[in-house]
Amino acid sequence: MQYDLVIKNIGQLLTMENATGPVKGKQMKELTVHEGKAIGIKDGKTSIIADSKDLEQAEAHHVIDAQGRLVTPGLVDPHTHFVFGGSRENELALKQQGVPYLEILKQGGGILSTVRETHKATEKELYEKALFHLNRMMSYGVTTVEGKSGYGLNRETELKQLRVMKSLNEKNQIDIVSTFLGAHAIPPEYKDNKAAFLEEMTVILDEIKEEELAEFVDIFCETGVFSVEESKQYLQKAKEKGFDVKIHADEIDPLGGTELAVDLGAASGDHLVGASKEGISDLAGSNTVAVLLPGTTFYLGKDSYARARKMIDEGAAVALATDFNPGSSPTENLQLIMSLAALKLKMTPEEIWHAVTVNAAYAINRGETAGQIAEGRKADIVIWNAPNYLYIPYHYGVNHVHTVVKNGNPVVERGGKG
Ligand SMILES: N=CN[C@@H](CCC(=O)O)C(=O)O
Ligand SMILES: [Zn+2]
Repeated sequence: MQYDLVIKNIGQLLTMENATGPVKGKQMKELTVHEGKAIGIKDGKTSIIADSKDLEQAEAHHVIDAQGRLVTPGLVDPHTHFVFGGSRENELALKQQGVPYLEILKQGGGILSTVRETHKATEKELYEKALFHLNRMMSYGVTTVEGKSGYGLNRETELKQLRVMKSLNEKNQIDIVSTFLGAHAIPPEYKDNKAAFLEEMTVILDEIKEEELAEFVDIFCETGVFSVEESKQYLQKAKEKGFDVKIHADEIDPLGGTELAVDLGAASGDHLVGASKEGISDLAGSNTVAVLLPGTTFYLGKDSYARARKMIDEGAAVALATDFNPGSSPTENLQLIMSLAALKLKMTPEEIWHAVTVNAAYAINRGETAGQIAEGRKADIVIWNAPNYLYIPYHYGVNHVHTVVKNGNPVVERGGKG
């Protein structure tokens, strides 16, 4: 066999192989670490994982000598908002003066200021800007990413955002999974008539389905935004129309969105900082993945983080994401989130690796294709400038990527210089 690419002399190799669903509870600690392996890639897929010596003589168009480096699946970022106009650096000063996130929103800033900028931007401008952020994500090792609309809050601009994501997915290497988040905030013209606004968002679901613009429907279930009851009714309608659902739940106030996510059989409940005891035990008894976003808690300047320890100890499946967006989490760096998960969520390195690969993939219905290295799967692989898997959450704030291989092709080549 002539391979297109062989990666040889791998030090530690995490394949995350054999998971057949989200990895839950104590199993998140069980990490198989292979040593001294090589990977042969053909036609974009992993063709063989063997002892390095067995592939020493293999014919290949291209060989990468990993020189003992750590190799893992490409990272999966299962919660981001990467298509938007403008930026919100002015809000940093407001935060320093103690103005809360929801108060900025109430005054017409926050999400609503990004909505104004996103309305103004052309499809081409949004495409170019989003591509810049996607390329940066890839440079940090991300090969699959979820992205949400939600900066339009009307038919035209919501569809514009979703079309930008669809076209980015078709034209670029990174895999994008799209979520419709039309119910992200209440536009000023509907501030006294939320029901009419949700009705307007419900009406466009058919068009979104027909054009295959999104797989998931999401809602911001929060004080001053949408209640648990409103979220329930809206997401039930989305399910009836054939969408899978997700919820921005219990991010700031503990309303009960976590319980709702489980009740609805959502693929994920996201944020969950204020998740109740009942909510956590519901999660543990379900396959709904808890997508935790410690970068957001950090950036909002809060002291209480999501109770990841309790969630995992009780048996839930946890994933981690950047929540990349221009307001509450302006970073594309999932490696930084891994460090915050260690320091603030008290997750172990083994749990963290599950949370950014296999569980992140299941949170966006990509468990069968992303988040693992396995023979026959597409070859999404990262070679790290790191001697072992403990190193990435430990050495924080920098980029440890050596090479990112997407669909069998090296798409990021940073080398060993750091
Ligand atoms: N909380 C709601 N939505 C985003 C923030 C969006 C924004 O501030 O622009 C989040 O997940 O944090
Ligand atoms: Zn979000």
